[in-house]
Amino acid sequence: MKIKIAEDIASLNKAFTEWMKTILSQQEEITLALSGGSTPKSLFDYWAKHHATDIDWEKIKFFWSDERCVPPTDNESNYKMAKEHLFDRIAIPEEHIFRIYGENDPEKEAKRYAEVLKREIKTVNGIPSFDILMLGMGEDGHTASIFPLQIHLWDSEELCIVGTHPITGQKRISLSGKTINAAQNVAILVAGEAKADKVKEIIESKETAQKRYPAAKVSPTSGNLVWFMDREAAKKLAAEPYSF
Ligand SMILES: O=C1O[C@H](COP(=O)(O)O)[C@@H](O)[C@H](O)[C@H]1O
Repeated sequence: MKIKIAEDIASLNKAFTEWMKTILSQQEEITLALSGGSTPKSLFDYWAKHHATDIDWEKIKFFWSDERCVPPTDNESNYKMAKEHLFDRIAIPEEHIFRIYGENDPEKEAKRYAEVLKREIKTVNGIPSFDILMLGMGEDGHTASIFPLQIHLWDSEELCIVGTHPITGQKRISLSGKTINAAQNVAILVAGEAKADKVKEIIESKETAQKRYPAAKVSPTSGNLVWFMDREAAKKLAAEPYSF
């Protein structure tokens, strides 16, 4: 695991992009799973503004780590956010976008998306293995759409599961821990002071945190995990032995 601490969200976006470009430069094409939330929104804006032409977007096939069970036109939709902040602003072939159908019956859609992953993504030991998997972490320690109260879903045998938001009751479709930890390269992007307590617990008390927070269970078998965080999210870490 590596930890990269950026001064601010702009530097975080830059650091993640450089990391992604290195992986892109080594492969003919890559599969990339996006996440939703505020941190990726800022990243997508950054890409659209500064990297619309210097990244070969056609080399990338886009998937999602999770989706809210709403239509693609709903403001809650992770797909809608990516479309408005990225896809509408750069050249990406429509057939390279593999969205989760949040408007469908959740259980059926989780099964359908698992089939999409099996068909479109190379497998390692029978499990689809994304080249790059982007994750966020909620203030409660959730990642993708596996929430602390449903941490058992992490260990599902399925590739995709149906979670439920603990406050709103909104259904969500999410990659399971099995799929997340099979990815070749995983990046967790966290920004803001509100995440600082969980960041400290997860980084400094990993064993305890793994029993409580899905984000603490991210540990790809490839060993390639990078936490990209801004200084605010990192501010409660006891020491800072990490390079940027
Ligand atoms: O609900 C979600 O939240 C997490 C974290 O998002 P952020 O706004 O705190 O950056 C995100 O990773 C997930 O994809 C999304 O559905």
